[in-house]
Amino acid sequence: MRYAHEVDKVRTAERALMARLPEGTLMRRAAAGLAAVCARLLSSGREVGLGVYGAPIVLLVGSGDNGGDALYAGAGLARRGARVTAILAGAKTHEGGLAALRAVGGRAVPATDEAGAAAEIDRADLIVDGMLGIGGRGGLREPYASLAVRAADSGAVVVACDLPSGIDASTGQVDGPAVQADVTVTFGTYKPGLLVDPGARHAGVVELVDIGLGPYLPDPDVCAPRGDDVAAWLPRPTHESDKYRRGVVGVLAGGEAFTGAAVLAVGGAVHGGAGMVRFASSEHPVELVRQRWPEAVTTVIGDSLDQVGRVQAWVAGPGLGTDERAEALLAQVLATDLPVLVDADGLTILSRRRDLLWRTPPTLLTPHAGELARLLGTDAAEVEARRLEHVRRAAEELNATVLLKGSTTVIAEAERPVRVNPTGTPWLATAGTGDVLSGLTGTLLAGGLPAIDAAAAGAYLHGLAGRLSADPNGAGAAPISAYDVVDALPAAFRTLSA
Ligand SMILES: NC(=O)C1=CN([C@@H]2O[C@H](COP(=O)(O)OP(=O)(O)OC[C@H]3O[C@@H](n4cnc5c(N)ncnc54)[C@H](O)[C@@H]3O)[C@@H](O)[C@H]2O)[C@@H](O)CC1
Ligand SMILES: Nc1ncnc2c1ncn2[C@@H]1O[C@H](COP(=O)(O)OP(=O)(O)O)[C@@H](O)[C@H]1O
Ligand SMILES: [K+]
Repeated sequence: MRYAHEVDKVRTAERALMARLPEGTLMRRAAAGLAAVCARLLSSGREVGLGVYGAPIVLLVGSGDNGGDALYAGAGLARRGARVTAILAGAKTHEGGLAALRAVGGRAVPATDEAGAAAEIDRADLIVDGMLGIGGRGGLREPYASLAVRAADSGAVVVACDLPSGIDASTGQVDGPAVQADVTVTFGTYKPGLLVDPGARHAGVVELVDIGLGPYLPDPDVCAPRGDDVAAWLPRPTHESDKYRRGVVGVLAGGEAFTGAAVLAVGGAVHGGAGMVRFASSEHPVELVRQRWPEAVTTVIGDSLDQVGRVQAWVAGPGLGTDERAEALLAQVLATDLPVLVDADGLTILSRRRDLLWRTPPTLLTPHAGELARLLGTDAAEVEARRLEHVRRAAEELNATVLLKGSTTVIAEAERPVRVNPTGTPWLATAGTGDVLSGLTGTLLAGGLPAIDAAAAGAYLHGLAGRLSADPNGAGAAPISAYDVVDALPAAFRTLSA
């Protein structure tokens, strides 16, 4: 698991640790870690390849300690022969850092010398962004904003110090231009903004440098599971397993208008490891599901679920419609004492029937930004801009575990750190992939996973299946269909059993 803490918690922990150490120790640790990553990038051959000696390096230096880190790291690189120029962009500059750089032959130019600064940036092999760290507030002011744009256009490798300037450390919000980093070297703990879009998109590969903060950090605000976390949660069949013990998932999906959603959700469930999938719907979707998934046990229903047989969890909503019959069926599912995943049309129904959510067993909602906006009475752009805030609010207000889909999928449950999904690809943004996710995740619920683990494991495997189907051998990506994602699920599972 990668753990992330909001700014206030980082500051409190830093204060506690600093009180026990000689002054400047933390900054030296941070700078040493940053310099080591820069040296590795310069020497790797893959990124720049010329080594540290003689390499033209530019430091973009802001007025705070983030600039101090960059200056000390730059001094370390200059000591190894790099040609380091600091562009001083803040109203003041960290004095010790600047003196250290100058002492080993580094140069400094003020950002007010626009032509000089631009020329330095254009000839740099590597740029260290030390403009803003956790002290950044709101959109970048000048000259930071122009420097961020210039750095992005330069072709140099950009390494962000602690976090890319212009992203909000605690939320990932980006307001206007922000540094686009190839690598971010972050200190002590991850920051939520490095894991959640739009901030995460700006961070590139994130490397964590240990500065000894661990013992002083409280519970994280956000965490991102790794493959071994997911592997540990997944149920595996044993010699004692039978189809009932592995978990029977009920899928209530599809109607006369939308049939594909049902076929895809059942596909996600079948390939998600269900002992059995029971599919309940009207005649036409049942016919189609039978043709495509003979494994599923189907029941044609009217407006009651009585004939369906026992299940351990329900998936309700994909293609179900939003009329009175659909509402009555959803109400029946939510009246059971079983875990229920609600998606798509089911969520639209819930936005007018929030009372259905006042139940004790686990409820997992899987909205995209538009559906969540309807549930919360806001608009989708607001949700997209502040995904963490909205997913947390939804979990509190809706008495449910909430998985918010999109460019970074985030999962919230009351009083738990938000889980951020690290897999996925924008190629998943195609109709029907959400239905696959709901079938898959519902199966994990039926297999006995707690809602938050089922959601995190489902999102992880779904994102991996998306990547594997879009770009199976790393040779280049191609468009995928939702069916391709179903087909790639076994390969995604296999990566976790190695
Ligand atoms: N406190 C500590 O113990 C440590 C801090 N470290 C570094 O210190 C950083 C935090 O340093 P600071 O607290 O000095 O804060 P920053 O260096 O992140 O920025 C603070 C300065 O930026 C200005 N500013 C804020 N928002 C702006 C905007 N949108 N546009 C332009 N200017 C803006 C502020 O007025 C202030 O002068 C961390 O991110 C990390 O890099 C590391 O050295 C590790 C140890
Ligand atoms: N920009 C993106 N980057 C990565 N994944 C995305 C992006 N946009 C959407 N997705 C993923 O694609 C899937 C789309 O689901 P959804 O919006 O419910 O579509 P549908 O209802 O058509 O199935 C979700 O898993 C979501 O996380
Ligand atoms: K920075």
